[in-house]
Amino acid sequence: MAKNVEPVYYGDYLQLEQLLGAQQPHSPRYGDEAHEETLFIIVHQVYELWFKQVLHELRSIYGLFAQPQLADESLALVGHRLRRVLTIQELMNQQVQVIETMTPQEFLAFRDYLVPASGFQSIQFKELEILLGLNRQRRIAFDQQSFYNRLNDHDRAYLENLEAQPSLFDRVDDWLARMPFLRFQDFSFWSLYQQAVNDMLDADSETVRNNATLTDAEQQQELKGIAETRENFAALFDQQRYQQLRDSGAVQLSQPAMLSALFISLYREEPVFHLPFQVITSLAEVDEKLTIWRYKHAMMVQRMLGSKIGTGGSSGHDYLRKTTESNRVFKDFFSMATYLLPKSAMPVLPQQVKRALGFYFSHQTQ
Ligand code: HEM
Ligand SMILES: N[C@@H](CC(=O)c1ccccc1NC=O)C(=O)O
Repeated sequence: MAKNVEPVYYGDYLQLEQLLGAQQPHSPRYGDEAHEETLFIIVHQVYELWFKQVLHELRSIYGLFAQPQLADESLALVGHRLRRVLTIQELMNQQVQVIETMTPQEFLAFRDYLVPASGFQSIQFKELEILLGLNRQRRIAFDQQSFYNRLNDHDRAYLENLEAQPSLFDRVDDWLARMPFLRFQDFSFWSLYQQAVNDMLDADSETVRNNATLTDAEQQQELKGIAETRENFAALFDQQRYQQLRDSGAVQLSQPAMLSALFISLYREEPVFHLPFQVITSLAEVDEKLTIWRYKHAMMVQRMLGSKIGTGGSSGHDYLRKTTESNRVFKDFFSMATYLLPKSAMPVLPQQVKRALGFYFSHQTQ
């Protein structure tokens, strides 16, 4: 590493004059300064800084996934950076508490001066959603109509361009879909596995039928749910039926990607799956933490505004509550758990498959 040639001064390096000069409350323009407006501005600015760092990490992860082959070292780096993202997300989720030290009435002292600005116009937040894989079709009806209306031309063009690119979700799907182990020769794994899952569902149905505490209607309801699970499971192995599930929005991953993710989760203890399993788990966690943020923000908004409409023109809390449920990107990594089985019920892997999944040195002596 080269030595620096010029002495560096702390405040210059961090551009503090700019950074600390950027908190300008609007309330003094209209009357007395609202004391809490500084807190409001700083909390938002801190969020935007963390969004910037998270985007920096996710863009690099995106770049690594874009390689035609993802080497183990790159995958380890993906895992490392995803953990950093998760740590920042944890902080962002806790930070909701800071804004909650402001009472609803303290907020009302300057709220009217903000119209029509709102978090809708946080381009970095929208970029984060789009980069992860939330495209317009996946958004709720209110957003599909007016997502872009609220933005200036420059921001709209920027986000529209981003939406036209493959997302991290697409890249992860490609990576999973091209994994080689779905094509092991002479290995009837999938039919053995289907049998094992169907046995589990039979046992579940039996449990429901024998449960005397359930009313007839409840029993029918639960049996219907199990039948649906059976259908969805069967569709994993049938291209046409799987496509229907995908078209209906019930699943988002492609069929080969879904099967790979399942296989990795089922046999995560095999050495070659350690890193892929970690990455899948971390991506699921990114989704989970973002959902928790949405939920905390929505709860905070309910506390601040009750059922008032938002400055950005949405129904406020009600809109935010809906996005919490529906704006999920890696939900398939969660629903996959439906088809997981205890290790004892899993088909035993044939020796040559196991060997293909192990580290070279672990069977070198054989
Ligand atoms: C007093 C505190 C806050 C209130 C009352 C509030 C309220 C709202 C409301 C009502 C919306 C829906 C848009 C609208 O119609 O106005 C919204 C959206 C949003 N807010 Fe906040 N917010 C607050 C603080 C924050 C903070 C600290 C952030 C951090 C960056 C933030 C980020 C966002 C984002 C990203 C959205 C868009 C969400 C989406 O479209 O799914 N908000 N907020
Ligand atoms: N949408 C909020 C206002 C608000 O929170 C806000 C306003 C301007 C800039 C950022 C904001 N934060 C998040 O929505 C409201 O309806 O009160």
